[in-house]
Amino acid sequence: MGKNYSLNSNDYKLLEEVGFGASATVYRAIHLPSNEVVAVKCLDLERCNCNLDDIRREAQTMILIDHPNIIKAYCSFVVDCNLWVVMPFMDEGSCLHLMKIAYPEGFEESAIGSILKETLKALEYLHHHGHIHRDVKAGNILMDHNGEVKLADFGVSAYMFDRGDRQRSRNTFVGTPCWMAPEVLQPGTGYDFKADIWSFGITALELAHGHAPFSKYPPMKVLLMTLQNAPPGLDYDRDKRFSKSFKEMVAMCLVKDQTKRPTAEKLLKHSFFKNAKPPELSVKKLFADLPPLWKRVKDLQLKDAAQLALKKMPSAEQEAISQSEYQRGVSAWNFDVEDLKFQASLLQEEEEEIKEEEDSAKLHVNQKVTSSSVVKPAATDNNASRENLNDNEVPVVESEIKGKVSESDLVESDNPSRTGLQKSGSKAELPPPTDRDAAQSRIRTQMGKGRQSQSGPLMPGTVLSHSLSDRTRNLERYEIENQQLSEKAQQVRRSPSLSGPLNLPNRASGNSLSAPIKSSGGFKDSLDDKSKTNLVQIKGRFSVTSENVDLVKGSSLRKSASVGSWIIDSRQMPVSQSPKEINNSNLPASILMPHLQNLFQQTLIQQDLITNLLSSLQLVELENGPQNGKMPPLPRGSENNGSAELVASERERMLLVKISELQARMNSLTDELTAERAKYMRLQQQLNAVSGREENGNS
Ligand SMILES: Nc1ncnc2c1ncn2[C@@H]1O[C@H](COP(=O)(O)OP(=O)(O)OP(=O)(O)O)[C@@H](O)[C@H]1O
Repeated sequence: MGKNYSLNSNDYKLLEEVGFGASATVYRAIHLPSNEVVAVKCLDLERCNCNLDDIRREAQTMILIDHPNIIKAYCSFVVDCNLWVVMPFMDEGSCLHLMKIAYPEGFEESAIGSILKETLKALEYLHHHGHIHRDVKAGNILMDHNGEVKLADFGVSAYMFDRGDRQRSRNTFVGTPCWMAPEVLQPGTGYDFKADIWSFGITALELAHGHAPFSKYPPMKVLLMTLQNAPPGLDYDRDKRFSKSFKEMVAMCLVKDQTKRPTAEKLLKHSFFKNAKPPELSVKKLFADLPPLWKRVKDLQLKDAAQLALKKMPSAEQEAISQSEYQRGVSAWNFDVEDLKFQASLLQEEEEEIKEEEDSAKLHVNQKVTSSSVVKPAATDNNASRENLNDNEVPVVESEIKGKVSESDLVESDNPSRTGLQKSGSKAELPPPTDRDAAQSRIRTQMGKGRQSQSGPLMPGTVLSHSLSDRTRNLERYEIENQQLSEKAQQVRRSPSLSGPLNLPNRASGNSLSAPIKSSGGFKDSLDDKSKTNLVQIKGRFSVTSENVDLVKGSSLRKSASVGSWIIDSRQMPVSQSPKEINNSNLPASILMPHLQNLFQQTLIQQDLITNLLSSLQLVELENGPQNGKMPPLPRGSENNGSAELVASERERMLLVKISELQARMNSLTDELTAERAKYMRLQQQLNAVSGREENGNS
């Protein structure tokens, strides 16, 4: 436990919301006894769906972590259904947040170098102590006004993960898809701290471009792309503004074979980091002229809401919300492997039926979105309070920035009713919410009401509701109100469309609280086959047809069983027009040409086929003729001359029959060949005629 930080929620006054994630909301807060500004992360334990004692124990570990580049917890304690984690307040927020507000195209290289170097030092420390962070990303790299950089979101989740036998048995893997290493996406292969190096490489790209690679795709697609595509990287042409050394460093991290990735320790020796500037020189200047963090958070929320309101189409709304999850970098997309398998196995089945169901589910979700957050953003008292809170900005005073409490905060803190110092749960005693204590009352309301369980297949509506923003909280409330309808919708199994938001089966955990170090999913064997078949097969039932497979399927190429060479299946060729039709049509040569070329190609291939068949027939006959024809063996001795003559003539007769059969087959094949040749000649004439006409027309 931190030395001076009490375990009593009444000693903390929650101020503005400064961040939110999958399962937690983070507040700027005052530790009243010391007047120090701190951050309080309120983790919703019901959302986490995990054992309280475990979480408490793991939170204690977070307290033991001691590194200048890692956010340390001062203390943690449980308040009703929430775990409060008290930690230093990083007043410039996360890199992701900063990029969204002021650097949508990413940071300049010198800032990136400093940020990454500090992050890498944190990883080196964690790995050295046997921890894997598992959620390295710009959203978890925090900065303060001095340019200090700290990796956040480690403690609870990571240590839980280390001990996660329970989660292991759940056969799930957790993380934020775009940042997840290929081996993490293939439970059964096992992964280690090198997974963090991959995520670190992705984070480097995120800082360079303002977003992670593949971030525009839905999770299922990201999963497939990570497994199948070449690793992402900095492009030597497109990313001209970045140095060779930066590009090289990223490439070293993003190697699919985890054993070939460098350790954090080794990577720190790379020239890119050797030349990195101290963060106070390159990072500090990033925040110059920016409003305080809580103002930025509010602006961003309003911007998100406005963007959403602009989207009219139901699908677009869903896309946008799903998209914003990525853009916000929310973690803990919790893939239930079994469910993924099941969903994937349904990919090609009942597509029409599924589509109808999707449409109705979308409609349902859309109705909720429209009627709750977008159209009526301040539908409840709670929300009204939040609006008020946001509208009345707390003036920024130097003392707050430096970690001390402003005078106004102290004045308010004298009044326990205004500071929310009552024991939690005494909602009735609270005066009407004021701007300042709105956050606190909101927390208590959340604690009291008991959240809807998030376990089970997650429908888009549930995905929409998991963030803790105003908008999505409203959605969640609507979901509870419409639970019956939602449950009905949740019974509908939906295919994991590769072009839309994935139905995440379980979105329960807060930042990876339920992740195994090695899932027992056991994808590996079948995945190994994927190069052969272009089919991502994950243990039988999980059979995902990739785009590559579609290509192969769609192509008219197939393996010839008889001749052993690739042939074109004419049944799959474009339907060709007859010469007559070609003659009669006034189609231009540009349209006819492909048809004629196809026919030409077909003819050539058929010719080849016939020739091959003929030669292989002749060979076979020569080699196996006597045995296959079951001709009687020639007599050995001269004792049975009479019968020997009989046998010889019989044999001669059979040979003659065989020869005539072969001749007949050869004749028919030759006829076919001649016919094909004639057809080919005709087609060529047609082609010449059409080209001639075309040329005449043009001249
Ligand atoms: N100590 C802090 N000081 C300032 N802001 C913070 C602090 N800790 C977290 N935040 C802000 O709150 C956001 C969410 O916090 P955090 O990532 O810990 O929550 P989470 O539920 O675990 O989220 P995630 O979805 O990333 O797992 C961060 O992205 C950051 O912007």
